[in-house]
Amino acid sequence: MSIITTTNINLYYGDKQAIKDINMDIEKNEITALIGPSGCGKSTFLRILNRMNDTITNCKITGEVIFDNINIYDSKIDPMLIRKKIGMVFQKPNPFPLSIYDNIAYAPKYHGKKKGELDEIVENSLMAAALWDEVKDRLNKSALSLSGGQQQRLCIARTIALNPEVILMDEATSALDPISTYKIEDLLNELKKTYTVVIVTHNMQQASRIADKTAFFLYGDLIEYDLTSNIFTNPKNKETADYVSGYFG
Ligand SMILES: Nc1ncnc2c1ncn2[C@@H]1O[C@H](COP(=O)(O)OP(=O)(O)OP(=O)(O)O)[C@@H](O)[C@H]1O
Repeated sequence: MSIITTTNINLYYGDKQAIKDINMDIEKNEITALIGPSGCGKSTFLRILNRMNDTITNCKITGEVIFDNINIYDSKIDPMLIRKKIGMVFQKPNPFPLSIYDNIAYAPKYHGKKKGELDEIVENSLMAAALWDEVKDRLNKSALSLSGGQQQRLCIARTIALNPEVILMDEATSALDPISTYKIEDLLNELKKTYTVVIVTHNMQQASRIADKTAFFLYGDLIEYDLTSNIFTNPKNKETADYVSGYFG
């Protein structure tokens, strides 16, 4: 069952078209990977899915993104609400310069949660992000004292704390060492039981290890979108075949 459907999505930065007429169904409780050479529009497309491009001046989007039976680009929709339901984790871990506890509690507190509820949200979110055991005895210490991999799991926990349905990750392991990367890949395999995950990655092994479906982008076009095993072992398109076998990119 699909959770997000994009219909004829185009995006322009000023005169330059960065995303070209993309129709794509993102399946619920799966990991979808977006791959393609630098500048092909992966991050732009990811940001379309939770209205993150809204903040960019001179950026125009046409088409529809249907999530939970609504078009998230409808003028009546509050983008903040969309970003709560469709959370995002960025390339570089970006914890707030606050305690571990406050990093998680910050947004739920803003949304009106009280102390008892916050304790529960903090514990559950850290457990879900596979970080609880490592930090439960130092929740009041600065988040900046954590390693890069722990900080990234904290950022995932911070997203989970808002009870999203979808988690978008833009090259979220590219700044991490291999062990931290594997931990996050393991974590994503757990998280997809509850959430839907969409990742942008330059790491083809990563896409083939964890993604159920993979989408190959080139110059703003969606060239091929299929089961990950087909994309990597039996692509239909020559450009996909060239890219996954390392001929360009
Ligand atoms: N804020 C912006 N203003 C103008 N052009 C932009 C902006 N962001 C991206 N672009 C352009 O849009 C195109 C797609 O960029 P995007 O970052 O989505 O590609 P990408 O595939 O994610 O690249 P990378 O793998 O290098 O991160 C590129 O040509 C880029 O220069």
